[in-house]
Amino acid sequence: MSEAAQTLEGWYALHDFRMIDWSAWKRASEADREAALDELHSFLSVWTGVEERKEGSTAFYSIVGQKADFVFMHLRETLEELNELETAFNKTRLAEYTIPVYSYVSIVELSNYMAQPGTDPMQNPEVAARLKPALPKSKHICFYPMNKRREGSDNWYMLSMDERKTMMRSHGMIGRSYAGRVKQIITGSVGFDDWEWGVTLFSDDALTFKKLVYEMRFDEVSARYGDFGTFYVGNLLDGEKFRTMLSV
Ligand code: VOV
Repeated sequence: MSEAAQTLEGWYALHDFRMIDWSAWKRASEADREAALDELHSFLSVWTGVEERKEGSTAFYSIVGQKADFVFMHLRETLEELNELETAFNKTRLAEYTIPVYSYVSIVELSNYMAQPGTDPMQNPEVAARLKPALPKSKHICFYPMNKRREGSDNWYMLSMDERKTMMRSHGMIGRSYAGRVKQIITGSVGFDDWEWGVTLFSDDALTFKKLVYEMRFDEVSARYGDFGTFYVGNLLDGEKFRTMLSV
């Protein structure tokens, strides 16, 4: 049996993708639409408070294309909190005009492939900050789920720790060359959702997602062992931008 990688976990994550029911929204009265948007505003300020108290973080982005219209990415201390959050939103007026189209449950994860032997990573403030991150307010988001392949001679889970470490080092080097341009949040979802990881990228330049993901495709760990799900890409929202987006 190969040695399992050790993982460190931080906040639980829920990516909640919604579509707008435009016909219902247009049929609603002006007063109902206003009430729905006001209620969303109060949710957004509650979530800002959570972030200020460092008890979690929420990202709010539109999604381009027909897969969804917007996404909330919530990070919280427990799975119960995520559940409460989701249910509270489902009870809002705005939720009556949305259709849930996709969700992803995972937890912020760091693995020990790059760890310095003999050190306690939890004593490293950088590690602690990466496990419980304030999500960036970058202009763009990109999300997709992925697996490491387990097929015939291309089985990631049968490789030795050393082989995996070598490949992850090369992966990390490519990633690092995008430092300052892309922020990645890797969330583990084995046992939680249909894929093994969620990849969430943030950048002020959407084209950087394409460049980074393409460059990684040529790197062995992605070229040989990466299997990918559906990609979602979009633009930063806030209460005001959402109001504009929904104005009819
Ligand atoms: C800014 C880009 C960037 C950077 C710097 C970066 C670095 C690193 C490091 C140093 C490490 C290992 C230690 C840790 O931190 O866990 C990882 C780990 C991981 N990555 Fe990564 N990654 C990036 C970006 C990045 C992307 C774009 C993808 C998607 C791959 C693609 O082809 O589309 C990805 C995937 C992953 C995964 C699934 C893991 C966990 C693998 C496992 O088997 O456990 N990642 N990653």
